[in-house]
Amino acid sequence: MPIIELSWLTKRYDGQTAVNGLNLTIAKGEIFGLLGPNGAGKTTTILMMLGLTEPTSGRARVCGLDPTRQPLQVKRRVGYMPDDVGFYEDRTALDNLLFTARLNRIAPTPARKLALELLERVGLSDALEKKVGAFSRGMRQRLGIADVLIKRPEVIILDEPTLGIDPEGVRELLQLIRDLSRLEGLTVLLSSHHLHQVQQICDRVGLFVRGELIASGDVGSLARQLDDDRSVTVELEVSGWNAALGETLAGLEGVLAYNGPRYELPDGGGEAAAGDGAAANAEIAGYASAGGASEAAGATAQYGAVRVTLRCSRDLTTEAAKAVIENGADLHAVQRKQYGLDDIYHRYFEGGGTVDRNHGTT
Ligand SMILES: Nc1ncnc2c1ncn2[C@@H]1O[C@H](COP(=O)(O)OP(=O)(O)OP(=O)(O)O)[C@@H](O)[C@H]1O
Repeated sequence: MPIIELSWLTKRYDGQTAVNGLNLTIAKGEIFGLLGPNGAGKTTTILMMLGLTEPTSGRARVCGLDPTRQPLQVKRRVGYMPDDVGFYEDRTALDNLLFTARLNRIAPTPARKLALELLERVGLSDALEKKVGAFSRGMRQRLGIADVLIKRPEVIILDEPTLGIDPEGVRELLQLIRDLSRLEGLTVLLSSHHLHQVQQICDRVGLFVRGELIASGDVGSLARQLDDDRSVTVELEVSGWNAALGETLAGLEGVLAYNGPRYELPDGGGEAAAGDGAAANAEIAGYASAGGASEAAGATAQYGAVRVTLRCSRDLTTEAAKAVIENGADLHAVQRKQYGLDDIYHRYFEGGGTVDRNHGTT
């Protein structure tokens, strides 16, 4: 049963479309990442879900409620943490939480118990009597999480929750968010530009561009869409490089493109190039020196090993490894390239406009 359902949700401001025909379903307990460049429509979407701005057309259902007609009920069930949380600076962390509890009509005794529990949960027990004005950015964010949790929401929406926090603080915060989802069934919507963090924590992500959700799914399925020509990229790290190995690898059946050290053809026919010898069907992108300083960025791996990338029509990981070993060279690493959210993001947002919307599993 979905906890959030957006159907053809659209928002226009003075003729400018901020969100255009958004369809999205989020299940209870899911951690969903909203990604996209500035101005893509993420905040507008969140505001419509919270009932803080009315859609021009389309419909939102949050916890079974219509945010436009039942904004107060929605706000009771949904906690929103903006990127810059506002607190009473001259009051303590505990007082701030008790104040939010009062606003949410929680009686003083249970409110105090809950506030103390939450401060413990977010690692601020030692600072509960400290004034928030003296808090670090990381402490404020953790207090922000406690603040949205005090009303026991079903959904929390976090805008850039890890902004300005040190790596250890980020790790703790991400762990906390994951626990809230896994152990307590809380649904989490996360808007962030930190792709690595989003990748670590989100079950699914949605990519927004110019008001449209151009793709959504788990990182694995989005990554598979990058192999839209069904090619597979195999990366190798080899030492003891020699020209014969270059020729063998480029010539493996199924290699569409070779990117590695330049090699000479054995018949003295000059440098390898597309159409030459065994590599007749492969694109060759060679660089001059096999080891030492190389002109090709990233071409030289550690320990004097060289890096070779093969784009293949099928998975040639085993064949490529075998070729290196049979050649007598040393194989340091071989892997089928796994695309990360960075690759996906750059392809979608910087590749510009070549996205097939039907690929999205909204
Ligand atoms: N109140 C408003 N009045 C007019 N235009 C607005 C208003 N709010 C947002 N917009 C416009 O709608 C578009 C989407 O903005 P939105 O804030 O939703 O993007 P965003 O993805 O959240 O960006 P960011 O990552 O910078 O927060 C932008 O072009 C923005 O200028």
